[in-house]
Amino acid sequence: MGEPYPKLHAQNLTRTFGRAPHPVEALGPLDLTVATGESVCLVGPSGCGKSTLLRIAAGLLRPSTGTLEIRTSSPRPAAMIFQDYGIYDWKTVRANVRFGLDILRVPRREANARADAWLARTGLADFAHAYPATLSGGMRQRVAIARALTVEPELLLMDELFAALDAQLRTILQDELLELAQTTSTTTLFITHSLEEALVLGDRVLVMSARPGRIIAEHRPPFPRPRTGDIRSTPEFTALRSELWDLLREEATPA
Ligand SMILES: Nc1ncnc2c1ncn2[C@@H]1O[C@H](COP(=O)(O)OP(=O)(O)OP(=O)(O)O)[C@@H](O)[C@H]1O
Repeated sequence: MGEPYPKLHAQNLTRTFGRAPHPVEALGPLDLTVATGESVCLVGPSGCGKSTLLRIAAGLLRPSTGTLEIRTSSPRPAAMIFQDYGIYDWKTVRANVRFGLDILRVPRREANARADAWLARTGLADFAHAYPATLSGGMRQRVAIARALTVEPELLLMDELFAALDAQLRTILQDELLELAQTTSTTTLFITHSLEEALVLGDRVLVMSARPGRIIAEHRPPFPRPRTGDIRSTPEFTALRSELWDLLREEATPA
């Protein structure tokens, strides 16, 4: 059953960088509500303010005007995964994946078991004792993914999570994430450039305008939950993907 309040609520949010005479209006005004358990995807042309919105949600950046509120009930934390991974080169892969659990003071034996389970799911089991410097870019990204998912966060904020992965692994991890989000009712707000990813994972897909990013369209992919990745091969999926492409193409093309 849903909780009586939204997990994330943004109202009249704007963000401007720099000052007059050359301010960059990056975002908004934007209103956004993400309900508990919901998975919301943001798509939009490059530079429209998607990462800015996620950074505000993660508390890394202040809005210029408006508010953004997040409600979580600890001990499950909010977790954020960025494009640029943020993993520690001086820790082993396993210690990196266990990191969030160590902060939560999860007992070592349980923390190792949970970390190992996600290392296996992300195909990194053989590298548990390696150091990140010895891994490829895609593998480093998987370490970051495993680290965020191991804490089973209440709210997952993801910025282009699967961008650097090959198509096959991307599909596998999308399906894993879909299952995880459905079985643990993780609330998710994510950015992607892949419309396929948006349609597989999103309960709602929000299309943003060119900068300053506002929400100009909302789609609810008509695929009931629990969903599996098989929806990728349905005619509805293909039709919705091309509809969204048309919208994005319009926004990305200068007037
Ligand atoms: N710290 C900053 N200082 C100045 N301008 C910034 C800063 N951060 C972002 N911007 C500008 O704000 C706008 C929005 O940037 P943002 O990274 O949020 O876009 P995005 O939609 O995530 O882009 P992409 O899809 O290409 O990653 C861009 O024009 C960017 O140049």
